[in-house]
Amino acid sequence: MKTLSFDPIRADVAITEKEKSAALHANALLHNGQGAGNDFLGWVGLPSALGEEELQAIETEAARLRDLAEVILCIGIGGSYLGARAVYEALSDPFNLLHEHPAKPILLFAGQNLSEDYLARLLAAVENRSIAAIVISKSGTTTEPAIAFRLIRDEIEHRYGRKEAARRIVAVTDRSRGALKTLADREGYRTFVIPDDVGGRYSVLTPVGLLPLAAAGIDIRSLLAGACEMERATADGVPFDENPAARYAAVRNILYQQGFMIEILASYEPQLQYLAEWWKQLFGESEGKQGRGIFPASVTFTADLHSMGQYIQEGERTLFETVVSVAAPEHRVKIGSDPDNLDGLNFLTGKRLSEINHTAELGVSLAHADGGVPNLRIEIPRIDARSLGTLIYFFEKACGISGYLLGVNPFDQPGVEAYKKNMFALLGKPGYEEEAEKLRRKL
Ligand SMILES: O=P(O)(O)OC[C@H]1O[C@](O)(CO)[C@@H](O)[C@@H]1O
Repeated sequence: MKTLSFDPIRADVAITEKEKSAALHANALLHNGQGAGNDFLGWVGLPSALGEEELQAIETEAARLRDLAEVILCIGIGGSYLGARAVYEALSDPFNLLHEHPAKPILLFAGQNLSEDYLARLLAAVENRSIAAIVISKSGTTTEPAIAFRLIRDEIEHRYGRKEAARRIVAVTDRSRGALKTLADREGYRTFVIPDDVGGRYSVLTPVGLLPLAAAGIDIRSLLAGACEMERATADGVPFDENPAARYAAVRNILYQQGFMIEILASYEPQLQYLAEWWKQLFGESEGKQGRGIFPASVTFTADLHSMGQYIQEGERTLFETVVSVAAPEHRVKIGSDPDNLDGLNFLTGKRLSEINHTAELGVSLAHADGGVPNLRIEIPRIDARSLGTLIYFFEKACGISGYLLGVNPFDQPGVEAYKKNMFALLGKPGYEEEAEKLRRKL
């Protein structure tokens, strides 16, 4: 059974044979390792390559953390954070905390910002809860998670003592390098490895995403099964018309050539909001370089129809929209009848909310296409672990292909260093004195 389909429903794109073979060639490069950034292709065969032993190690550790803590603090940023958050938010009840018996453990995230108030409130909120931490950083030196970890580690050590802290802290990092690895070895933390050949934004199906998700009770085997299914569907040698990732990549590349510089990922399910955040990093860091690349943006409808809808309908005509559509909801809610009908909604009596939501989706797609916004559509059957695995691998594969079609290395992110250099210089980090002087002259 196919769990994902891609369809450029309302987009004026006739894909030529040349464009089809370019997309297939780009896909082949991901498999034969002859393209740029070929030392970061570990994610391509990852879902099917993940061994039983590693999976069991993750599940055992996850179960141990679940027994130990009511709240697990996940520390990381970018690719070391967004994948886990995307799947966790998609599969969790957003009102969990209001239930009499909330599902536990609760994952809370830190290290994805430098906000003093955020961290102070987080630490205050867990004051009377048993806590554990999963700290995730491939480089082991990223400032935001390193600062959050220093503060959270202090809290854990202060509360439980250093020996017990070593049972409550798990590090996911490089096999041998980086400050986090050194610290983990010194303190005796359990560690999981981020493979050398998997970059942060492609790492959700490694322990980076799998450990926190398993700790939250999410079925990571189904997530991987979905990813495996898409790995097969997009394998090298699959004809263009049957490879949804190649088709999506080809279509977005054609639209980019036509002047559509901004892609809006739209969803009608608020639980997919963080999936869009993950998608934005994936495509933004992979494609936005050398003065090129589609700018990835996102909206959650129908809420954003009442904020961004005006612009999308009538603003600059450089946008195209990719809708992640969910075929069936998990719950049933029907509209009742009202004898007074003061709100005039009796014409909807007996309809399910999902029917209205899907009709809104159709109406929006027609309106936006009429307004000059090409519409692409990705459909998944439901929001479950399997479909999310499928979707994740689909986007990863499409992103790799898109990057090669664009002519960039989709696996580096040199531009991210510029802000770090300035921040370190302004904060007085040793070794940045010359940079600091240059910056001061600009102030
Ligand atoms: O896992 P690390 O090394 O802390 O990096 C976190 C994130 O920072 C970046 O290196 C730059 O934003 C991302 O590519 C990565 O996902």
